Amino acid sequence: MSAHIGVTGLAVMGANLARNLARNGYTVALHNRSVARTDALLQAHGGDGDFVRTETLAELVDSLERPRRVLIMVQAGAPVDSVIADLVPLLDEGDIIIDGGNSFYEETRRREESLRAKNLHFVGVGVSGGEEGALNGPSIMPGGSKESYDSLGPMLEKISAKYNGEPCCAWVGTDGAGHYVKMVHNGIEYADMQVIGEAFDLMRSLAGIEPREQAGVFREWNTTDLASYLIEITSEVLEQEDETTGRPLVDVVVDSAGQKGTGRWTAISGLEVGSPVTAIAESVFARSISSQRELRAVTNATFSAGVDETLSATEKYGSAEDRQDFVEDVRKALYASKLVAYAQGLDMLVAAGEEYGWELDLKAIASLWRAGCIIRADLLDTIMKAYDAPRDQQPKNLLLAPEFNEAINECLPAWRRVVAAAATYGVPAPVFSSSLSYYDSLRRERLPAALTQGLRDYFGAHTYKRVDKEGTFHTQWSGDRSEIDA
Ligand SMILES: NC(=O)C1=CN([C@@H]2O[C@H](COP(=O)(O)OP(=O)(O)OC[C@H]3O[C@@H](n4cnc5c(N)ncnc54)[C@H](OP(=O)(O)O)[C@@H]3O)[C@@H](O)[C@H]2O)C=CC1
Ligand SMILES: O=C(CO)[C@H](O)[C@H](O)COP(=O)(O)O
Repeated sequence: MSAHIGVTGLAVMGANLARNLARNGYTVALHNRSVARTDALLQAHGGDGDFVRTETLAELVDSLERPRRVLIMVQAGAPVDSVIADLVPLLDEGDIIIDGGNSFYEETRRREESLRAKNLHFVGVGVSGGEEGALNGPSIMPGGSKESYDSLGPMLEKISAKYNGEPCCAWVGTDGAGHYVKMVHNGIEYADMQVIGEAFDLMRSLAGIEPREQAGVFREWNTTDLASYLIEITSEVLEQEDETTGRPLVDVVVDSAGQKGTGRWTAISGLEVGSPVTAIAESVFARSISSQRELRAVTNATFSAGVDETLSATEKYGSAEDRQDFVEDVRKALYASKLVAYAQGLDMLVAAGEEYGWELDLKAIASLWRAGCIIRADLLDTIMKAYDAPRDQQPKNLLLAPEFNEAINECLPAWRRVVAAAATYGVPAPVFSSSLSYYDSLRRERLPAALTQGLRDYFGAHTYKRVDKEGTFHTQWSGDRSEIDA
């Protein structure tokens, strides 16, 4: 029996994707560097469908129908290159290597170019949804050649998540486009989680609402325009009790957030393509600060907040009613900041599309994120509607779409109050506040960048433009300070 597809790398994601493929009627050849993982999968879930057990990559390749499709699900980075190097001599023209891990898009571009020269297809595929999504239907963002999608697309669409019956899988663009879109998805995921964390911290620190009670608040919020997977699971994490101590789990977990790289890459790429992804970058930095535990131990004992930190929640917010108002303010600040994160992520997709020659369709990308992935949220339907127009008629920024502009206006007073309260009482809210600054920066008619230009011209003769005439100018700062054409 020839297998339809081979999967190499059977850890969390590979094993569950293999099972998903098998459950959908495909015969799946299995391979893992250490055979024990292959056998463990077969023993536990061999009944899911038709599997072919293999011990070597040569056996894996031999078991496949043509064109061969090999899905690599190993750790991102050097292991992917190593598996590709082992696979290439075993494959023939037209065969397809698929990398479904979180690979860096520049590496995907390099790998695609080098394999294209060998007449092999290389498809970088963004997969989101974690363990559960991989098994029951992830959001899938494939790149690579359009031709390879003709062969691969039906299979990927079949195993993907469905939203109102539509697959959350579509070809997004050539070479590294799939991994780029997944990277931006993860950047938004970082910001989304950070704003949830900021809301939690503010409600606890300023209004005295403890984790178990907050679980109810988040559950309630999940019935509003914030409805999303991350809000839903926040209530579950917050109500989880630690078995050993009986305390909320969130109080016994070390407050250092890990990161595997995709958020950092998003921030770096934002800088490279000139797209100000401040919410995403601040979220990455927030994880970095959280990991500076030694420094934090010293500064915690040394730095003062400059305010009376012994004030109780009641002293800060008065009556329970005031605290209810504060909770509603925080909800609005969270929603507005979340919109900024999406707006920035989508903006950077446009900038990257221009940089790398990808025709990224924002409406289609929003549709892929509606189910199966970590950032799935009700608001993605509205985002799709906002981009339901030819490119030249689409809003230049998500926040300009009438429905979101209105929503931001509705949230603004609350957003400002929350950022002010955070600053007043010394609670860090880097994404709430930087998102508000981003909004205000876009909104302002004049920015202090004019002064920056003046300073650059003063110390480095970097020149400037004028608002009232064409040309490039320089003031002779060290001479008579007259202006000359530069
Ligand atoms: N976990 C998640 O929720 C998500 C993960 N991803 C991405 O999917 C990919 C797979 O993730 P995950 O399933 O968590 O697995 P891991 O990233 O933990 O990788 C483990 C797998 O890689 C294999 N491996 C490591 N080094 C090599 C090597 N040099 N040669 C061959 N095989 C090697 C391991 O084999 P062995 O068993 O022999 O050690 C094992 O099968 C990663 O890129 C990850 O970032 C994407 C979305 C969600
Ligand atoms: O891709 C994912 C979800 O979409 C993975 O879970 C990824 O590991 C998340 O990133 P990080 O580990 O840096 O938080």
